Amino acid sequence: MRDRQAAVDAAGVTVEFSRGRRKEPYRALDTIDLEARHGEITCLLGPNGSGKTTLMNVLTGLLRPGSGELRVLGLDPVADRRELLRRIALVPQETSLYPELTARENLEFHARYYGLAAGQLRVRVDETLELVQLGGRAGDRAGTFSGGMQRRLALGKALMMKPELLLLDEPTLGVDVQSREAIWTRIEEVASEGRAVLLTTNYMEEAQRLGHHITIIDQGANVVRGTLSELTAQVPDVERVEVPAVGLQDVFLHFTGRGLRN
Ligand SMILES: Nc1ncnc2c1ncn2[C@@H]1O[C@H](COP(=O)(O)OP(=O)(O)OP(=O)(O)O)[C@@H](O)[C@H]1O
Repeated sequence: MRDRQAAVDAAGVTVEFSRGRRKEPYRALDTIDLEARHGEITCLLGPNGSGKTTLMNVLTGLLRPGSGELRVLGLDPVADRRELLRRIALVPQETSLYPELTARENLEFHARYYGLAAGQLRVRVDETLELVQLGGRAGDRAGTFSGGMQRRLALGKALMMKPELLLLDEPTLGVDVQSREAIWTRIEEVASEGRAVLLTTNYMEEAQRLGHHITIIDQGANVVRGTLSELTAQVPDVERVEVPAVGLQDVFLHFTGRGLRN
């Protein structure tokens, strides 16, 4: 039975892109089912081009599905988009920071845009800078930041307004292990506060570490859904890839430490 309280409740969602008058439209999503619950992290996995970003665009009301049922926080993402965008936050693959503004100015601009009262603004921005471990670089321009710092600032921007649903499109793409650990910890905190997180990733260890629920799609269609143990139970022993008890990540962190780099 589907969970009526789920933050994301999608059933049979289909999206087609037109390819001109002479060609059949391209079906990027084909009757997709997806659920993301409050207090949990749901990981959406799929090979390149499987439709993950298209699905994110549907959830934020940027794309209207051709068919299917969809509720995000109980709302219709297209019809109720204004309200939805006040209650969710999306961190896209390309971080949407202003490179000429400092880290602090980026957050202040965002907070003002979302109507945070002036009295709360300073405190909230300071808290957020500390949360993503950028307090010491608050006055530096975002354009001078490394990839990992930019990702942390983009995450901070999303977390600052305390969204009920956090959507992350490949949150740790190209960042070092230290920043990745910091980002993972923040994401886990969001879920432990009872909010919902839905993230796409191509990193299996990310889904393995974070995902309470995992949904795998391929060529726009559902392949399998469940908890990690439900999914691994479906793979025969002979197909299992052996993983050493101490992994390379442990070696890397042992020798380079957990301290964040610039
Ligand atoms: N606006 C568009 N017009 C036509 N086709 C599109 C459009 N947007 C996406 N597609 C196609 O839909 C399919 C799904 O693309 P999408 O970007 O959602 O995949 P993805 O799973 O996010 O891939 P990646 O892992 O590479 O980010 C691809 O074949 C893509 O070329």
